[in-house]
Amino acid sequence: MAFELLTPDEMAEADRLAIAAGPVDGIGLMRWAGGAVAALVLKRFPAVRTVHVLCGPGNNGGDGYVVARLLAETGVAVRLVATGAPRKGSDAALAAAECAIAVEPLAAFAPETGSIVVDALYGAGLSRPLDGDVVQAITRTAAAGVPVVAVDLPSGVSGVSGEVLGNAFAATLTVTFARKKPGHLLYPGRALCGETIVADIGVSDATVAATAARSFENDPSWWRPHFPSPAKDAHKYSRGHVGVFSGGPSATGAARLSAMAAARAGAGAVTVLSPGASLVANAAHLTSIILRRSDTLQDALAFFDARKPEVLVYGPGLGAEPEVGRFALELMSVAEGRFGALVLDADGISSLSHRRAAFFEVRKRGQPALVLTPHHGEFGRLFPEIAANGSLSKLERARAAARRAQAIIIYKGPDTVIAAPDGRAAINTNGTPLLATAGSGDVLSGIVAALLAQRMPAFEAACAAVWMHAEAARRFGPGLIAEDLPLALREVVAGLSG
Ligand SMILES: NC(=O)C1=CN([C@@H]2O[C@H](COP(=O)(O)OP(=O)(O)OC[C@H]3O[C@@H](n4cnc5c(N)ncnc54)[C@H](O)[C@@H]3O)[C@@H](O)[C@H]2O)[C@@H](O)CC1
Ligand SMILES: Nc1ncnc2c1ncn2[C@@H]1O[C@H](COP(=O)(O)OP(=O)(O)O)[C@@H](O)[C@H]1O
Ligand SMILES: [K+]
Repeated sequence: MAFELLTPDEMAEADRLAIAAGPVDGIGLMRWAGGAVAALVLKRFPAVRTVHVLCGPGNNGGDGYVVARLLAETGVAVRLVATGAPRKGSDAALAAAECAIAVEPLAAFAPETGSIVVDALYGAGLSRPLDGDVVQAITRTAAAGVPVVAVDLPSGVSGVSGEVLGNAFAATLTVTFARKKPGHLLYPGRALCGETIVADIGVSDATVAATAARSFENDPSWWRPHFPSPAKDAHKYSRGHVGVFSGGPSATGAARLSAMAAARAGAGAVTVLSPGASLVANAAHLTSIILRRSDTLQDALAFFDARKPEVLVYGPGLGAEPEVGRFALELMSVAEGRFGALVLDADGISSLSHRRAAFFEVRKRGQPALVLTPHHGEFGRLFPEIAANGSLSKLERARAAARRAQAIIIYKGPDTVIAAPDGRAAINTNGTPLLATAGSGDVLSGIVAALLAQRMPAFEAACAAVWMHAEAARRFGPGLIAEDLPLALREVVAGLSG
C-alpha cells in the first residue's frame, strides 16, 4: 500500500536501502526528485516568466540545483539563489556542479509579480528554527504573493511534527518523494503545504516496507477488507448489540446521538441505558432504539446478563464528576464474560482524570478492549505528562497514550490521529470544519461502537469510524448539525458495503 507515512529518518533509511539495492545511487535519486519537481512546475505553471529557485546547503538544495538546470534547459528564465555552497563531495555538490547558472545571494532575493518560487532551502534535514536571510526571503515571498512550489516540505515545517520552526513558507504546491511525511498531514504544517503531491523516485514498496514504518494516512483501501456486512442468516443481536449510557434529565441528547449513529453504522440492536430520572425524556425521543432503566451497577449487570451487549459507550452527557469515573472503572472490572469492548468518550474520559492511577492499573490487564476518543482538552486531562511533552508530535502523543492506556486512542481535531497500543497509528485527512458542531463527537463514539460490535478489528474500526464520520459531514454539506450525521451515514455505509 502507498499510505505509509515516513518520518524524515525513515525516509533517509528508505533512501539508503534503495541505494544499497541499486542500481540507483544518491545523485540518481536526486536527479529523479528534481526532475519530478521541474515537470510539475512546467505542468502547473506553463506561462510562468521567471522561476526563482532557492537552494539550501543540503540535499534539499541539491534537488533545487537539478530543478534549476532542467527548467533552464527547457527555456524558462531561472534565477538561482543559494544560502551557500553544498558540502564538498556530497550529492548536492554534484548537482550544483551540473548546474551552470550563476548563483545569487539570498539576501538580495526579491521575487516579482508573475514569477514563482521553488523552495529548496530545507527539507527533511531542518534541525533548528529558520532565521536571518531565510526569514526575510519568506516575508518577501509572502508580500509579493507569488506561488511557491516546495521541494519535499515548505522550509520551516518539521517533517516529523508539522510544527513551524521559527517561520515557514506557505506553499501552493508541495512535491515530496516516495511517501508523505507526518508533517504534511499534521497542523499547522498541513495548511502550509498547499496541495501535496507524492512523486515516485524509484524507492520501491518493498523498500518502504523494510523501514518498518508504523504510521499511515487513513484511507478506506486498507481497512475496507475488514468492513462488516451482515450475514445472510443474521438476526438483530448477531449483527451486534451496543449499549449507550444516558446522562441525567438535562443531558440525554448526547447518548441518543451516539445511539442513533450506532444503529445507522450497522449495529443490529442499540439500547440506551437511562437513569430513572431521564426515562421520560429518552422515551419521548426514541423509537427503534431500545430503552432500559439503569441507575446502578447492579442494573447494568442485569442488563449485560440478560441482553449480552458486545460494546458499551460510556461518557456522552454524563458529567465529569468523580463518581462517573468510578463507574467507568467498575465497568472495566466487571467486563470479563459480559461485554467485549468499551468506548469511553467525553465525560467518561474527563472524569477519570481524578482516578488516573487506578485507571492505568486496571488497564494493565488490557481487557476489555478500550477505545478512548479525547479531543485536545480531554487528552490533556487524562494524559497530562504526554500532553506537556513538547518534543512529541500529535502522532507520537497519541501513540504514547495508546501504549500507556493499552487502548485505541482517537485523538480528535482537524488532524485526528488514531493510535493502537501495538504502535500502529494513522492520521485522518478527510476531516471538515463542518464537524466543529456540538454533539458531533457523540456521533463518532456511536459509529466506533457499532463497528466494534460487528467484530471489526479495533484499530481498523476506529480508523473507519473517523473516516465515515467526516465523509458523512462532507456529503451533507453546510448547515450540518450533529442530528444530521446519523442519517447522512446511510450513503457512506452503502458506499463501503459489498
Ligand atoms: N538520497 C537522499 O537522501 C535524497 C534526499 N532528497 C532530498 O534531501 C533532503 C534532505 O537532505 P538533507 O538531509 O541534506 O537535509 P536538508 O537539505 O533539508 O538540510 C540539511 C542542512 O541544512 C542545515 N540546516 C538545518 N536546519 C537549518 C536552519 N534552520 N538554518 C540553517 N541551516 C539549517 C543542516 O545543518 C544541514 O547542513 C530531502 O528533504 C529531499 O529534498 C532527495 O534528493 C531524494 C534523495
Ligand atoms: N476544524 C475541524 N476539522 C475537522 N474535524 C473537526 C474540526 N473540528 C472538530 N472536528 C471533529 O468534530 C468532532 C468534535 O468532537 P467533540 O469535540 O467531542 O465535540 P462534542 O463534544 O460537541 O460532541 C471530532 O470528531 C473532531 O475531530
Ligand atoms: K523545501
